[in-house]
Amino acid sequence: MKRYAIIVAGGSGTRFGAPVPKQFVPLEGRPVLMRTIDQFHQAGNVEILLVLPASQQRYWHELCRQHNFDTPHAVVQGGDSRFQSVKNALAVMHPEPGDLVAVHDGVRPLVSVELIGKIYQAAASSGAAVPVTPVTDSVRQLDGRGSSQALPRASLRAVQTPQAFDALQLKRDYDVPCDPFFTDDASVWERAGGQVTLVEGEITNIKITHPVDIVVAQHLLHPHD
Ligand SMILES: Nc1ccn([C@@H]2O[C@H](COP(=O)(O)OP(=O)(O)OP(=O)(O)O)[C@@H](O)[C@H]2O)c(=O)n1
Ligand SMILES: C[C@](O)(CO)[C@H](O)COP(=O)(O)O
Repeated sequence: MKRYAIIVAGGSGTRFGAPVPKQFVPLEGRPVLMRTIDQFHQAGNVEILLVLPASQQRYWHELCRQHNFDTPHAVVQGGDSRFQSVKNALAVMHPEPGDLVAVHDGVRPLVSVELIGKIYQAAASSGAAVPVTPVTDSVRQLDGRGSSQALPRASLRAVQTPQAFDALQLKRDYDVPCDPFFTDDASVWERAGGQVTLVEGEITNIKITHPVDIVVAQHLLHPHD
């Protein structure tokens, strides 16, 4: 059984607003993306595909040279949406029955090796596994006409990556047009009729989205600095 990891880093980081896309912002003195890739490498026995826009690939190779970064990975061309970036990576894979693929946001560098292992393991027995955490804020649903109503928080979960799947099935499931509903891979899997197993995620597995997140990430890694 082969284990693939698709690490998506095809976004432009609009909400982060830095001069360079947030996947290249320094964390512990090197681009965020290098820590993310190394976490999967340390999980062991994983073939890594990194998805990057064509316009950023030369820059990435230059960064790898500068930082002596030689963790094995292949680079795949990014798409216009996260969905399209994942689809591009699935298109270059040739999985066999029983192979697994995990899809992970390149901008979640604090994912632990333990969580990666747990997710592959759960996907091996159930077909699809997704890490979730309890929601800590109260949540309201807007009705689009100026009103809103409180939702029962205890029945909600926040969804993280990595999300892992039977690779052959996920490749088939992605053979559909993009839909704004597809904010992650589990939603594509379920649209095709699949079910997902929920696994306990990690509150430290944050997605670098706004500038404050990189400060939090640095502090989580080095609380005494
Ligand atoms: N066309 C895209 C868009 C997003 N992503 C990746 O999907 C993950 C989650 O997306 P997000 O946090 O929204 O990243 P950005 O699109 O870069 O951010 P923003 O929405 O603020 O522009 C990121 O690792 C991002 O690089 C991708 O591979 N291809
Ligand atoms: C995949 C994801 O990280 C799960 O929480 C999230 O849906 C990505 O959303 P984004 O708007 O592309 O950052």
